[in-house]
Amino acid sequence: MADDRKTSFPRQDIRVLLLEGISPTAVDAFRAAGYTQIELHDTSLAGDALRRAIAEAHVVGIRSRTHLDADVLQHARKLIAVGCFCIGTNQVDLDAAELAGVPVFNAPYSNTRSVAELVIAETILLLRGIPRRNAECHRGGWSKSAAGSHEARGKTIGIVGYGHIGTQVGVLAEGLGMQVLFHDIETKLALGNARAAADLHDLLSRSDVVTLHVPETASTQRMIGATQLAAMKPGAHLVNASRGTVVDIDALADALRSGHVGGAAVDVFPVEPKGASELFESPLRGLDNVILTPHVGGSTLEAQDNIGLEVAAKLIRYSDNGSTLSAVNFPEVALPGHEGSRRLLHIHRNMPGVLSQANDVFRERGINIDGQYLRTDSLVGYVVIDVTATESQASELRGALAAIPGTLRTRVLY
Ligand SMILES: NC(=O)C1=CN([C@@H]2O[C@H](COP(=O)(O)OP(=O)(O)OC[C@H]3O[C@@H](n4cnc5c(N)ncnc54)[C@H](O)[C@@H]3O)[C@@H](O)[C@H]2O)C=CC1
Ligand SMILES: O=C(O)CCC(=O)C(=O)O
Repeated sequence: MADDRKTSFPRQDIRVLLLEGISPTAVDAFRAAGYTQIELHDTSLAGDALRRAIAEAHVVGIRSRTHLDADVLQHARKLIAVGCFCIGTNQVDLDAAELAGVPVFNAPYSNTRSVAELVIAETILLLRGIPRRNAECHRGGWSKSAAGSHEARGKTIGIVGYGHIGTQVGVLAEGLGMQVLFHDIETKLALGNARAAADLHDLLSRSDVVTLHVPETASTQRMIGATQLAAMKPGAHLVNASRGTVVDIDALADALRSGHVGGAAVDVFPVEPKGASELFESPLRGLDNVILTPHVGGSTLEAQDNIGLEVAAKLIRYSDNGSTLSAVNFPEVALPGHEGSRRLLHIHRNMPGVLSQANDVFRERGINIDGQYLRTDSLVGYVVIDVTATESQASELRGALAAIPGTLRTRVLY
């Protein structure tokens, strides 16, 4: 049986699978670039349905709900690239993808502003006690009182994770006259009048609103649990639009019921429904002092349209040109055009001797190399070789490269 991992395709034979309602801007970008085989799904896929669909795809686009673990990637025999049409890439086993020779791309900034705007809106609503008042009015209540209702001006917002989103939140909060404190594991340039807290505990104990903007990593798993919630000022509020695993949700429910945490706005959950047909279960349901949103921090039309364009452009560039610039799991190679040359891609395990064997393939056949580009990381090496060769010579060269021990994938670009 032919090994699909080592086969080349012209553009019109490349199958693009887009899940989770990715913006039509991405579809338009693929079509404009000559890709005609595009399969669209409004929801994510899981289990056997995902394995079946991915087995036939060369390029896959997902958002945050589709999990590409090592087992699913094992079934992706034809896959050449993955696009996460979002910021987070924790839903993909990045090492497994790299070892399958598959670069993963994302959109690191396109929904940053959307998340920051939602967080600021929620900060104001929480400080005013609006979630509870809204719930009471829906039940026919009319509790017209200033009790527990505060202006944002002069209050302190504590930002955990002072990266792209965290800094945007800080800038917008200062515009409201808030004091900005932040905590990050890296040393960060403070924007405006923002100040670094001494540590997480210091931030928690001084903030009226704590907002989380860390990625999902081993160090952020349940970083806000019962101890950290107890360290917050009595009546302070918590916003989580980062990842559900960052907060111990049962401990948060307890702290909200006791009133120690005054209110919360939560957009992300340890377990999220795969789609609209699945019931949303959470210990936070039914609590009047909580704003619940279905992971829509980055879901504005502006953000989604921009993400569609950005990630599709990265996938198309890799597919057409081989450039891995800004891939999140792969050696980055920025490549010029290859007009007049045939471009061969060779992705291999990073081990001694592979490059010299690759060069032998050309030397033994008397084929001159027009250009060569190489980058490695601890797991893989990515070498791109431009040659003057006929189509059949290129195909034969690719076969010889594919036979080198340690080869993960090879491709000829058209
Ligand atoms: N709710 C939603 O729809 C969205 C959620 N997100 C989530 O927001 C996260 C943050 O996004 P960006 O700001 O763009 O990421 P970023 O990478 O620019 O910033 C993350 C910051 O967190 C810091 N950090 C990492 N581990 C930490 C720890 N243990 N303690 C303190 N700081 C730590 C990093 O040093 C970095 O400065 C994403 O990883 C994603 O999970 C992103 C977009 C939309
Ligand atoms: O829009 C999505 O599906 C996910 C947004 C998000 O969480 C991200 O960009 O990391």
